[in-house]
Amino acid sequence: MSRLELLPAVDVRDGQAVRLVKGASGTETSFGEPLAAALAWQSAGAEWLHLVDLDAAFGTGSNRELLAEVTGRLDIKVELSGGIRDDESLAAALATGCTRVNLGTAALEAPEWVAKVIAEHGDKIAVGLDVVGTTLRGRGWTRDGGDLYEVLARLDSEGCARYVVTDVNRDGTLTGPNLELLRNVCAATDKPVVASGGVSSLDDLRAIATLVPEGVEGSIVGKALYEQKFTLEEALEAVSR
Ligand SMILES: O=C(O)c1ccccc1N[C@@H]1O[C@H](COP(=O)(O)O)[C@@H](O)[C@H]1O
Repeated sequence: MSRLELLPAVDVRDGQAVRLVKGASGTETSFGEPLAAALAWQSAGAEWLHLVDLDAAFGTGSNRELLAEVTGRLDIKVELSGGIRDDESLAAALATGCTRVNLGTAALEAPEWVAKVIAEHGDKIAVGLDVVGTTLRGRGWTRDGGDLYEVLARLDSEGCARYVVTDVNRDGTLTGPNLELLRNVCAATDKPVVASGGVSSLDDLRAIATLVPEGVEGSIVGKALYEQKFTLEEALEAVSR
């Protein structure tokens, strides 16, 4: 059986690595230079980085050059996210050499374009299903964007390769992952699921790892690492068995 992949997160706002609470603009805690954070996770053994342009997601600006620099300096796989909503932003994201991109708002507001890029780029495209209850959220998680299971069925029928499932109300709260949501999404799709939101402890990661047979492939880890609830080395060890 595969082990759970871990994706430390570097979310960038105004050039700084930050963590938000429930994705709300204005709740930022800064953790310094994004490149330093990314290199630290790589040195600690990360195989993946989840790298987010929050300004692009919120529509308040762009950290595109900085994210391209960070991606270019890493040897590990990068999942790039935030503000990838059209041909131009997708081309720029893919040109960084990232392993895959994660689309959020576009999957809700530009379904035809998303179907096209899924057909063109296959598993280089993941879709972020960012939910409150079973309602999807877009535009920096500020706007409702439809029903989770309806959108999932549509994306599945278009061949979407992978989903990044975030419980918005758990994100940045250290209150534990929404295992029921993950189970329900895995039951609704055969495609791999990356869990996001709420991880606070090694036991949370072990609990997510029990869902690998159901289809959970990985877990994003953010605040718990930055607030030193555990080290990345400990997390990798915890999910290695
Ligand atoms: O990661 C966050 O904390 C976050 C908070 C608020 C909005 C977005 C956030 N993250 C990532 O951005 C994409 C969505 O970006 P877009 O809608 O495609 O522009 C989302 O899936 C998260 O990966």
